Amino acid sequence: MFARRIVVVGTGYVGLTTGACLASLGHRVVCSDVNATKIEQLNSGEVGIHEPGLAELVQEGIAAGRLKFAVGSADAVAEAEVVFLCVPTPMGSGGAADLAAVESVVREVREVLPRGCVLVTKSTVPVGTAARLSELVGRPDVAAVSNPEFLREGSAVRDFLNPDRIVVGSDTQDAAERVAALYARLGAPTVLTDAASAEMVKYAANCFLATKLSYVNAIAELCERLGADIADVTEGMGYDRRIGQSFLQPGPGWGGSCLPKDTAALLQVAEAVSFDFPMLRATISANSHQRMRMVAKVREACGGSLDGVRLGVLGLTFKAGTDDLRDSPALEVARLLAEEGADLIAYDPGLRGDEPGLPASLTLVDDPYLAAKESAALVVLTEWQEFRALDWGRVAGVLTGPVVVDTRNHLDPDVLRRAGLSWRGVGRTPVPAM
Ligand SMILES: NC(=O)c1ccc[n+]([C@@H]2O[C@H](COP(=O)([O-])OP(=O)(O)OC[C@H]3O[C@@H](n4cnc5c(N)ncnc54)[C@H](O)[C@@H]3O)[C@@H](O)[C@H]2O)c1
Ligand SMILES: O=c1ccn([C@@H]2O[C@H](COP(=O)(O)OP(=O)(O)O[C@H]3O[C@H](CO)[C@@H](O)[C@H](O)[C@H]3O)[C@@H](O)[C@H]2O)c(=O)[nH]1
Repeated sequence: MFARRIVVVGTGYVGLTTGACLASLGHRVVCSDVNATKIEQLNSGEVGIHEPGLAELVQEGIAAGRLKFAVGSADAVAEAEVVFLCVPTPMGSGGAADLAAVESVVREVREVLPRGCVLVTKSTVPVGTAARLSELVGRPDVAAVSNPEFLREGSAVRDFLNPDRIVVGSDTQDAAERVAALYARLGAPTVLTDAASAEMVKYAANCFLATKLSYVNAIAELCERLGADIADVTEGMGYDRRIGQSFLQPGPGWGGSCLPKDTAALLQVAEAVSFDFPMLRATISANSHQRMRMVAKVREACGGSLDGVRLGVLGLTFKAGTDDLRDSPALEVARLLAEEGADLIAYDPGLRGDEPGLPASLTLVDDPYLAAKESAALVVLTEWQEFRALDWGRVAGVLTGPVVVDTRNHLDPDVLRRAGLSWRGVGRTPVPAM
């Protein structure tokens, strides 16, 4: 294997994982960022995000001399053979992906990229972006390549090093092959395409996953109305290998930093080419409905009104195993509960307590029993493993109302029943207290 000189621009979940993992594969990597404080911390081996194994890989990379960090990108790219763009592409106006950060990096580096360098977008970008960036760079010796990333937060390192597939697309095949070769040691199936198809794979995959979840959440609602049990239904569906067991867990709706913005962006792209996409619109609107439905469940469990009601909340991050609150359905449900007048006492093992943007009527505590104390009901919004192991007898002792609303079907209703608590989940028959 040839070790390559690589620059990764952006040191967030994707960029830092990419940089540290590529260094662990033997490449020489410089990770650059506009955030000087972040770079200072990284230089001393400190990783500010919660990703299992990432801090260790960063420290190993630094110690081996294969991983370095830099503020700004122009100097960093001076000797690069491959430059990965891993900067944010947030939801912009009308739902479109905002490419300002991507374009600003390209403007910053275009004149200083070494001859024959490959410019790779790992950020999620709309179809046509590689072609647009090629024009923006304006140099025939620099090829643009799309190499979408499929890692999940909370398992970023594991996903990066054990990918289901690697997708690399370019209108310059030789450049695509050079990028694919960086991953050769992973032995993953590799799909080589043109640039537009690689860009499309990312949106098609994320929107498919979102649609799968909206579908499951709708089936769960139907189960409630018809007296079926969603856990049995998804188990029965999932054994069909064409469906698969994963991504079938109902919840308060799907969220995070990717699925919401990527569904909105594909819808916007479709509209731009006059393609009506009612299926994707329904996927998105079903997700808003799901959040409202969880609020209605809590309201009903509390006797019809939430005004002045104290609620304990377990979990605010968009899923377990991350500290990320971006587009969190849990946080959105908490906001909606607060809007109806509830006072929220929340506990989340992933949060430190200094996170901005929490509702004013929400108090974050560092102990789940404090969240339950004197609350009229306990609402589980994120599926942290440790919630299962709580002393439910102790929880029952401090709650003023014996009700748990479990929007993730995460707890064992039988354990709660024996502890004297009633359980209400999603798509399953409620279980009254013993
Ligand atoms: N988070 C995920 O799970 C995930 C997975 C696959 C793909 N993606 C995509 O990857 C991209 C990055 O996502 P993320 O979650 O890693 O973002 P992030 O917000 O965690 O990190 C982005 C980093 O880029 C830096 N940055 C911003 N502008 C910059 C600039 N002009 N120059 C240098 N650095 C700059 C920021 O300071 C930050 O450190 C997005 O397009 C996203 O859709 C994300
Ligand atoms: O059975 C399930 C699985 C997930 N979720 C929810 O769906 C959302 C997204 O979860 P997940 O996909 O695990 O999170 P991300 O880390 O955002 O990863 C998604 O978005 C990334 C960014 O594009 C992609 O790289 C990944 O492949 C894609 O899974 C979260 O709110 C989860 O709680 C469910 O409700 N039920």
